[in-house]
Amino acid sequence: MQVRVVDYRAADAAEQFTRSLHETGFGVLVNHPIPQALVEKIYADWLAFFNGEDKHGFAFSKETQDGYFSTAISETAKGATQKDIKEYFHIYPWGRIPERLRADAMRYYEVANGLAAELLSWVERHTPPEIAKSYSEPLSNMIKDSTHTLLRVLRYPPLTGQEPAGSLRAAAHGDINLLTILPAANEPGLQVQDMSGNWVDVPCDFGMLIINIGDMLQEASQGYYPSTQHRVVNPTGEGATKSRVSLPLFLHPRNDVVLSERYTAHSYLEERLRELGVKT
Ligand SMILES: O=C(O)CCC(=O)C(=O)O
Ligand SMILES: [Fe+2]
Repeated sequence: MQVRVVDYRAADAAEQFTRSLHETGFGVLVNHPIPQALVEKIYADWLAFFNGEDKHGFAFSKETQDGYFSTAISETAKGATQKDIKEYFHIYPWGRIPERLRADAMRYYEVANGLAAELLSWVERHTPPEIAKSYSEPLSNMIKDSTHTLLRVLRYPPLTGQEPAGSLRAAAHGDINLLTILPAANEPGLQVQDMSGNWVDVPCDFGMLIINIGDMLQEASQGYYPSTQHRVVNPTGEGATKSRVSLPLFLHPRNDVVLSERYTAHSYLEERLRELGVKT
Protein backbone atom coordinates (compact mmCIF):
# COMPACT_ATOMS: atom_id res chain seq x y z
CA MET A 1 0.00 0.00 0.00
CA GLN A 2 1.14 3.48 -0.73
CA VAL A 3 -0.07 6.69 0.81
CA ARG A 4 0.15 9.16 -2.06
CA VAL A 5 1.92 12.49 -1.77
CA VAL A 6 -0.17 14.87 -3.86
CA ASP A 7 0.61 18.40 -5.03
CA TYR A 8 -2.38 20.48 -3.92
CA ARG A 9 -1.87 22.76 -6.93
CA ALA A 10 -1.82 19.95 -9.54
CA ALA A 11 -4.70 19.87 -12.03
CA ASP A 12 -5.65 16.33 -10.94
CA ALA A 13 -5.05 16.91 -7.22
CA ALA A 14 -8.63 16.11 -6.14
CA GLU A 15 -8.66 12.83 -8.07
CA GLN A 16 -5.24 11.65 -6.87
CA PHE A 17 -5.87 12.68 -3.30
CA THR A 18 -9.30 11.07 -2.97
CA ARG A 19 -8.00 7.88 -4.60
CA SER A 20 -5.34 7.66 -1.90
CA LEU A 21 -8.04 8.21 0.76
CA HIS A 22 -10.19 5.47 -0.76
CA GLU A 23 -7.31 2.99 -1.01
CA THR A 24 -5.51 3.70 2.26
CA GLY A 25 -7.62 6.03 4.42
CA PHE A 26 -4.74 8.51 4.23
CA GLY A 27 -3.54 11.17 1.80
CA VAL A 28 -0.63 13.60 2.02
CA LEU A 29 -0.54 17.10 0.51
CA VAL A 30 2.38 19.33 -0.43
CA ASN A 31 2.10 22.94 -1.62
CA HIS A 32 -0.99 23.28 0.54
CA PRO A 33 -2.31 26.60 1.90
CA ILE A 34 -1.48 26.08 5.61
CA PRO A 35 1.38 28.45 6.52
CA GLN A 36 4.32 26.40 7.77
CA ALA A 37 5.69 29.32 9.82
CA LEU A 38 2.46 29.33 11.85
CA VAL A 39 2.68 25.58 12.47
CA GLU A 40 6.31 25.88 13.61
CA LYS A 41 5.48 28.75 15.96
CA ILE A 42 2.63 26.75 17.50
CA TYR A 43 4.92 23.73 18.01
CA ALA A 44 7.58 25.86 19.73
CA ASP A 45 5.16 27.80 21.96
CA TRP A 46 3.26 24.70 23.05
CA LEU A 47 6.41 22.72 23.74
CA ALA A 48 7.36 25.49 26.18
CA PHE A 49 3.84 25.29 27.68
CA PHE A 50 4.13 21.52 28.21
CA ASN A 51 7.58 21.97 29.73
CA GLY A 52 6.17 24.47 32.23
CA GLU A 53 3.90 24.07 35.24
CA ASP A 54 0.85 26.26 34.51
CA LYS A 55 -0.63 23.46 32.39
CA HIS A 56 -1.88 21.91 35.64
CA GLY A 57 -4.19 24.88 36.10
CA PHE A 58 -6.00 23.84 32.90
CA ALA A 59 -6.87 20.25 33.90
CA PHE A 60 -9.51 18.97 31.48
CA SER A 61 -13.15 18.94 32.34
CA LYS A 62 -14.94 15.58 32.05
CA GLU A 63 -18.11 17.43 31.18
CA THR A 64 -16.81 19.59 28.31
CA GLN A 65 -13.56 17.78 27.35
CA ASP A 66 -11.52 20.97 26.90
CA GLY A 67 -8.17 21.60 28.58
CA TYR A 68 -5.07 19.67 29.59
CA PHE A 69 -4.83 15.87 29.74
CA SER A 70 -1.72 14.73 31.61
CA THR A 71 0.29 11.56 30.90
CA ALA A 72 -1.32 10.09 34.03
CA ILE A 73 -4.86 10.25 32.62
CA SER A 74 -3.99 10.03 28.91
CA GLU A 75 -6.41 7.98 26.81
CA THR A 76 -6.24 4.25 26.21
CA ALA A 77 -6.97 3.31 22.60
CA LYS A 78 -10.03 1.10 21.98
CA GLY A 79 -8.89 -2.50 22.56
CA ALA A 80 -5.48 -1.47 24.00
CA THR A 81 -4.36 -2.40 27.51
CA GLN A 82 -1.77 0.34 28.18
CA LYS A 83 -2.18 4.09 28.27
CA ASP A 84 -0.52 6.05 25.49
CA ILE A 85 2.75 7.83 26.37
CA LYS A 86 1.52 11.34 25.71
CA GLU A 87 0.04 14.49 27.17
CA TYR A 88 -2.24 16.83 25.25
CA PHE A 89 -4.45 19.87 25.28
CA HIS A 90 -7.92 20.10 23.73
CA ILE A 91 -8.69 23.45 22.14
CA TYR A 92 -12.21 24.52 21.21
CA PRO A 93 -13.08 28.10 20.24
CA TRP A 94 -15.44 28.22 23.25
CA GLY A 95 -13.01 26.47 25.61
CA ARG A 96 -10.18 27.35 27.95
CA ILE A 97 -6.74 28.14 26.56
CA PRO A 98 -3.77 30.09 27.90
CA GLU A 99 -4.38 33.65 26.73
CA ARG A 100 -0.95 34.07 25.15
CA LEU A 101 -1.50 31.01 22.95
CA ARG A 102 -5.04 31.82 21.84
CA ALA A 103 -4.52 34.02 18.76
CA ASP A 104 -2.22 31.64 16.85
CA ALA A 105 -4.29 28.59 17.74
CA MET A 106 -7.49 30.28 16.55
CA ARG A 107 -5.84 31.46 13.35
CA TYR A 108 -4.69 27.92 12.65
CA TYR A 109 -8.17 26.58 13.50
CA GLU A 110 -9.77 28.94 10.95
CA VAL A 111 -7.31 28.27 8.12
CA ALA A 112 -7.37 24.51 8.61
CA ASN A 113 -11.19 24.47 8.83
CA GLY A 114 -11.38 26.32 5.52
CA LEU A 115 -9.10 23.80 3.85
CA ALA A 116 -11.07 20.94 5.40
CA ALA A 117 -14.29 22.21 3.82
CA GLU A 118 -12.60 22.20 0.40
CA LEU A 119 -11.16 18.71 0.93
CA LEU A 120 -14.57 17.41 1.99
CA SER A 121 -16.01 18.76 -1.24
CA TRP A 122 -13.29 16.83 -3.14
CA VAL A 123 -14.20 13.72 -1.16
CA GLU A 124 -17.88 14.15 -1.98
CA ARG A 125 -17.27 14.81 -5.67
CA HIS A 126 -15.24 11.61 -5.95
CA THR A 127 -17.70 9.38 -4.08
CA PRO A 128 -19.49 6.87 -6.33
CA PRO A 129 -23.00 8.28 -7.00
CA GLU A 130 -24.83 5.32 -5.50
CA ILE A 131 -23.07 6.03 -2.18
CA ALA A 132 -23.10 9.84 -2.42
CA LYS A 133 -26.87 9.79 -2.74
CA SER A 134 -27.20 8.69 0.86
CA TYR A 135 -25.13 11.55 2.29
CA SER A 136 -27.76 13.35 4.36
CA GLU A 137 -26.30 16.77 3.38
CA PRO A 138 -23.17 18.04 1.59
CA LEU A 139 -20.12 16.82 3.54
CA SER A 140 -18.59 20.30 3.72
CA ASN A 141 -21.85 21.49 5.25
CA MET A 142 -21.67 18.91 8.06
CA ILE A 143 -18.74 20.73 9.74
CA LYS A 144 -20.08 24.24 9.21
CA ASP A 145 -20.72 26.04 12.52
CA SER A 146 -19.90 22.84 14.40
CA THR A 147 -18.86 23.45 18.00
CA HIS A 148 -17.24 20.02 18.24
CA THR A 149 -14.29 20.38 15.86
CA LEU A 150 -11.30 19.82 18.07
CA LEU A 151 -7.74 21.07 17.78
CA ARG A 152 -5.49 18.82 19.83
CA VAL A 153 -1.92 19.76 20.66
CA LEU A 154 0.01 16.63 21.54
CA ARG A 155 3.31 16.32 23.26
CA TYR A 156 5.00 12.94 23.43
CA PRO A 157 7.70 13.31 26.09
CA PRO A 158 11.24 11.97 25.73
CA LEU A 159 11.35 8.30 26.74
CA THR A 160 12.73 7.47 30.18
CA GLY A 161 13.23 3.74 29.68
CA GLN A 162 10.70 3.12 32.49
CA GLU A 163 7.67 2.90 30.18
CA PRO A 164 5.46 -0.17 30.75
CA ALA A 165 6.34 -3.01 28.36
CA GLY A 166 4.38 -2.78 25.15
CA SER A 167 3.21 0.81 25.61
CA LEU A 168 3.43 3.16 22.63
CA ARG A 169 3.36 6.90 22.09
CA ALA A 170 -0.01 6.26 20.47
CA ALA A 171 -1.40 2.73 20.27
CA ALA A 172 -3.18 1.59 17.12
CA HIS A 173 -6.51 3.37 16.75
CA GLY A 174 -8.95 4.83 14.27
CA ASP A 175 -10.02 8.46 14.61
CA ILE A 176 -13.63 8.98 15.66
CA ASN A 177 -14.42 12.07 13.60
CA LEU A 178 -15.16 12.83 9.93
CA LEU A 179 -11.72 13.87 8.68
CA THR A 180 -8.41 14.64 10.43
CA ILE A 181 -5.88 17.22 9.25
CA LEU A 182 -2.41 16.76 10.67
CA PRO A 183 0.68 18.78 9.80
CA ALA A 184 3.79 16.57 9.82
CA ALA A 185 5.11 16.42 13.38
CA ASN A 186 8.58 17.61 14.32
CA GLU A 187 9.72 13.98 14.70
CA PRO A 188 8.80 10.79 12.78
CA GLY A 189 6.83 7.80 14.08
CA LEU A 190 3.39 7.86 12.44
CA GLN A 191 2.43 4.57 10.79
CA VAL A 192 -0.70 3.26 9.08
CA GLN A 193 -1.80 -0.36 8.83
CA ASP A 194 -2.37 -1.95 5.44
CA MET A 195 -4.92 -4.63 4.57
CA SER A 196 -2.49 -7.47 5.40
CA GLY A 197 -1.78 -6.03 8.84
CA ASN A 198 1.66 -4.56 8.01
CA TRP A 199 2.63 -1.20 9.43
CA VAL A 200 3.73 1.34 6.84
CA ASP A 201 5.41 4.70 7.55
CA VAL A 202 3.25 7.68 6.58
CA PRO A 203 5.25 10.21 4.51
CA CYS A 204 6.04 12.91 7.03
CA ASP A 205 8.64 15.35 5.69
CA PHE A 206 8.40 18.56 7.65
CA GLY A 207 5.88 20.80 5.86
CA MET A 208 3.69 17.99 4.54
CA LEU A 209 0.03 17.85 5.50
CA ILE A 210 -1.43 14.46 6.38
CA ILE A 211 -5.17 13.89 6.05
CA ASN A 212 -7.01 10.80 7.18
CA ILE A 213 -10.53 9.46 7.19
CA GLY A 214 -12.24 9.04 10.55
CA ASP A 215 -14.88 6.54 11.63
CA MET A 216 -17.76 8.96 11.03
CA LEU A 217 -16.88 9.40 7.35
CA GLN A 218 -16.38 5.66 7.00
CA GLU A 219 -19.88 5.25 8.46
CA ALA A 220 -21.40 7.91 6.20
CA SER A 221 -19.67 6.56 3.06
CA GLN A 222 -20.61 2.95 3.84
CA GLY A 223 -16.94 2.02 4.02
CA TYR A 224 -15.94 3.51 0.66
CA TYR A 225 -13.57 5.80 2.54
CA PRO A 226 -11.97 3.58 5.20
CA SER A 227 -10.94 4.80 8.63
CA THR A 228 -7.62 2.99 8.89
CA GLN A 229 -5.76 2.06 12.03
CA HIS A 230 -2.71 4.17 12.72
CA ARG A 231 -0.23 4.55 15.56
CA VAL A 232 2.82 6.48 16.70
CA VAL A 233 5.78 4.22 17.48
CA ASN A 234 8.44 4.85 20.10
CA PRO A 235 11.73 6.22 18.81
CA THR A 236 15.08 4.59 19.55
CA GLY A 237 18.57 6.06 19.84
CA GLU A 238 18.90 9.83 19.61
CA GLY A 239 15.15 10.25 18.87
CA ALA A 240 14.23 8.81 22.28
CA THR A 241 15.72 11.88 23.99
CA LYS A 242 13.43 14.26 22.11
CA SER A 243 9.87 15.41 22.53
CA ARG A 244 7.52 14.95 19.62
CA VAL A 245 4.84 17.60 19.07
CA SER A 246 1.87 17.20 16.74
CA LEU A 247 -1.29 19.13 15.98
CA PRO A 248 -4.25 17.14 14.67
CA LEU A 249 -7.47 18.96 13.86
CA PHE A 250 -10.40 16.58 14.22
CA LEU A 251 -13.27 17.78 12.04
CA HIS A 252 -16.51 16.94 13.77
CA PRO A 253 -20.01 17.38 12.37
CA ARG A 254 -22.73 19.30 14.16
CA ASN A 255 -24.55 17.14 16.71
CA ASP A 256 -27.70 16.85 14.64
CA VAL A 257 -25.96 15.60 11.46
CA VAL A 258 -27.33 12.24 10.35
CA LEU A 259 -24.40 9.97 9.51
CA SER A 260 -26.35 6.84 8.63
CA GLU A 261 -29.52 4.97 9.53
CA ARG A 262 -27.81 3.90 12.74
CA TYR A 263 -26.17 7.07 13.99
CA THR A 264 -26.27 10.79 14.35
CA ALA A 265 -22.93 12.51 14.97
CA HIS A 266 -23.98 12.97 18.60
CA SER A 267 -24.88 9.34 19.32
CA TYR A 268 -21.70 8.17 17.60
CA LEU A 269 -19.41 10.43 19.63
CA GLU A 270 -20.99 9.61 22.99
CA GLU A 271 -20.56 5.90 22.36
CA ARG A 272 -16.88 6.28 21.47
CA LEU A 273 -15.92 8.59 24.32
CA ARG A 274 -17.35 6.10 26.79
CA GLU A 275 -15.29 3.31 25.18
CA LEU A 276 -12.13 5.45 25.47
CA GLY A 277 -12.66 5.87 29.18
CA VAL A 278 -12.51 9.67 29.10
CA LYS A 279 -16.25 10.12 29.59
CA THR A 280 -18.78 8.35 31.78
O1 LIG B 1 0.77 12.44 16.64
C1 LIG B 1 0.46 11.99 15.53
O2 LIG B 1 1.21 12.05 14.56
C2 LIG B 1 -0.87 11.31 15.34
C3 LIG B 1 -1.82 11.50 16.47
C4 LIG B 1 -3.09 10.76 16.30
O3 LIG B 1 -3.23 9.88 15.48
C5 LIG B 1 -4.26 11.12 17.12
O4 LIG B 1 -4.10 11.90 18.11
O5 LIG B 1 -5.37 10.66 16.81
FE1 LIG C 1 -5.29 9.39 15.20
